[in-house]
Order: sequence, then C-alpha cells, then structure tokens
Amino acid sequence: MTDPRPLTDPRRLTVRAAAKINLHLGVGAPREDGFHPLDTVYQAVSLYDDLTATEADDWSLSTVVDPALGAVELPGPGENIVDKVADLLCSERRGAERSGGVAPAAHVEVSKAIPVAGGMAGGSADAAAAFVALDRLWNLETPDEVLLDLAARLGSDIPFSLIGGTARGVGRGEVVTPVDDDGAWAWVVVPAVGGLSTPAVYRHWDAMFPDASPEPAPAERLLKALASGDPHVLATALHNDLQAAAVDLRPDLGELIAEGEAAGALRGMVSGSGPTCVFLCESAESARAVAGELRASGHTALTAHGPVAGAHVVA
Ligand SMILES: C[C@@](CO)(OP(=O)(O)O)[C@H](O)COP(=O)(O)OP(=O)(O)OC[C@H]1O[C@@H](n2ccc(N)nc2=O)[C@H](O)[C@@H]1O
Ligand SMILES: Nc1ncnc2c1ncn2[C@@H]1O[C@H](COP(=O)(O)OP(=O)(O)O)[C@@H](O)[C@H]1O
Repeated sequence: MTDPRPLTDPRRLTVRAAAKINLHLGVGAPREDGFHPLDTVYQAVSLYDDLTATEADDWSLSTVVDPALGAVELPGPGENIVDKVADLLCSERRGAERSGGVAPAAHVEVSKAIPVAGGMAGGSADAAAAFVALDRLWNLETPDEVLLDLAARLGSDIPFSLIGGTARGVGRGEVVTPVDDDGAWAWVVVPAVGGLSTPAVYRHWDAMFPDASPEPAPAERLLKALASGDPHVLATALHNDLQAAAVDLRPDLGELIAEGEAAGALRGMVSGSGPTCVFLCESAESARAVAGELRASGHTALTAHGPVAGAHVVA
C-alpha cells in the first residue's frame, strides 16, 4: 500500500505481504455481534507471503507452500481468501468506468512462507496482497480508505496487513492507526506443529474469563515502552490476553516459552491466538543464537525483524 502506483497497466505483478505479531493484545468481553473489542498494537515482521497476479482470460489460483511449514491444509477453490478478495473487488469496484466486465479474470499464485493458522495473520497477508495486486492489475485505482474499508469486511486483521509497520488496532482490530516506531526489534519465531483455530481460542478465552470487562486492557504502557527504543523495556511491556487460553489448549506452548527464555530471549510470548511463539531478543546477533539453540533441541526457529512495510509491489 505504501508504493506509488505504476504509471502503466501492469500485466503481471508480485506483491509481498508480511506476517504480524501483536505486541499488545487487550481483549474485552464479546460484543453483541460475537466479536471481541480489542486494543492491540500490531507489528509487521520480516516473514512474507508473495502473491503474483498475471493477466488472464479467466480466474485461476494456485498455492505453493514453503516446505519448512510442513504439511498444511488450505481451503479449496472458491473458499480461499484470495477468491473472496477478487469477488469483492469485482462486485464493488469493477462496475466502475474504465475497468470493463465484472467477472474476476487473472491467474494468481500465492507463495506461502508465513506459518498457517499460526496467529501471524498469514491469510490476512494473502488477502492484503490480493487487494493491492488485483487493484493494480485491473487498474481500479481504489482510494486507500476504500481499500481499507473493503479489507475490514473480509477480516479484522486485513487492514493492518495493508498498512504494515507498527499500528494500534481498536474496534475488532480493524480500525488501525499507524504508530511511530523507530526501533529495530529482533525476533525469533517458532511455528508450533498443527494450527490453532482463532474462533476456538476466543471461545476458550470466554469460557476461562466469563466475568471479563467489556473494556480491553489499554495499550498505553506498551506504546510508552516502544517509544523507548530499548528491547529490555519493551520486553517487560509485551502483553497478550489470549495467551492464557492458547496455553491452556496447548500446554506445550508454556514449555516452549520457558525454553526460549532460558536460551537467552528477553521475553517469549504466544503470537496472537497462537500457536506460533515469538521471542524478543536484545539484538539480531542474540536472536541468531537463541534460534540456533532452539533448533538444536528440535524446534523450527526463524529469525525476523520488525517493523517492516505493509503489502507492497516488489516486481
Ligand atoms: C487473534 C487475532 C489478533 O490479531 O489474530 P490471529 O492471532 O488469529 O492472527 C485477530 O483478532 C483475529 O483476526 P482475524 O483472523 O482477522 O479474525 P476475523 O477473520 O475477523 O474473525 C475470525 C473469528 O475470530 C473471532 N474474533 C475475531 C476478531 C475479534 N476482534 N473478535 C473475535 O471474536 C470471531 O470468532 C470471528 O468469527
Ligand atoms: N490464503 C488463504 N486463503 C484462505 N484461507 C487461508 C489462507 N491462508 C490461510 N488460510 C486459512 O485461514 C485460517 C486462518 O489462517 P491464518 O490466517 O494463517 O492464521 P491466523 O488466523 O491464526 O493468523 C486457517 O483455517 C487457514 O487454513
């Protein structure tokens, strides 16, 4: 979203979108519509899905999953979030002048490296990449605020995946405001085997905390710590209300967090609804050492840094 639009109609373009971590995830008791009010601070980190859209006469979608993610199941044709983005853009924008017909037509290939169902918004990254790529490919010139609004209709995390960087999210997470963040934060990311369903984690949280306040825990302390630029300070302020529910469903995550901290991470936490765990480290060098130690004990451990850009054209 941060890139200037190409001057000519592209016939093929690749858009890259990043994974996210919730540095702060305050959750309130469910609203009448079943969604939970959030006060969250997202940070985009350097694990990416790439989506390539090519001009075509009809619609097709293929997905390539990084072998490091293991065997993962993705929804079938028509159910993929990318299909939904294409349909929504067509119904809302392609009736517009200059764009021609309304049926989606493009070949899209998604190359996934973000852990699936891992609490890192991989599906939202794919959706954000599809919004940017198809908007360009179909020359729709959708204004940013309209794109953000369409994105929010498909998923609470998608507006953040469009803007990237570091941002505060309120409402159900879809109302996003960029946050100044001059830090260069070093992370280790450990995708746990098997995903956790986001709705199931929220439901479990409801069962564990039936008397939760409707007001989510505010993000101010985290924002202050972020402004310090000091990872030791940030480590003390990281906060995830969903962690208790994720760890109750998957007790192995508690052990993993302890293991990462023993290996030298300043702080470990569950990423969003999990089961991926993330570890804030003092420096990139320290992150490499922590990842090495976790790998030696059999985990998949990736290093990443944040903040990075939202969905943007790379080719
Ligand atoms: C928990 C978070 C934290 O950022 O992300 P993940 O860790 O899963 O990536 C998000 O709230 C997930 O956002 P996202 O995955 O986009 O959720 P949506 O598609 O909008 O909603 C999926 C389901 O999650 C639950 N949901 C989602 C957001 C919210 N504020 N309250 C909810 O209760 C609802 O059960 C909803 O039906
Ligand atoms: N490109 C995609 N299209 C549709 N569904 C996806 C896509 N990527 C992941 N999913 C599915 O969406 C659900 C949530 O996955 P994901 O967004 O990766 O995790 P999370 O919500 O934990 O961040 C899972 O059921 C997963 O299989």
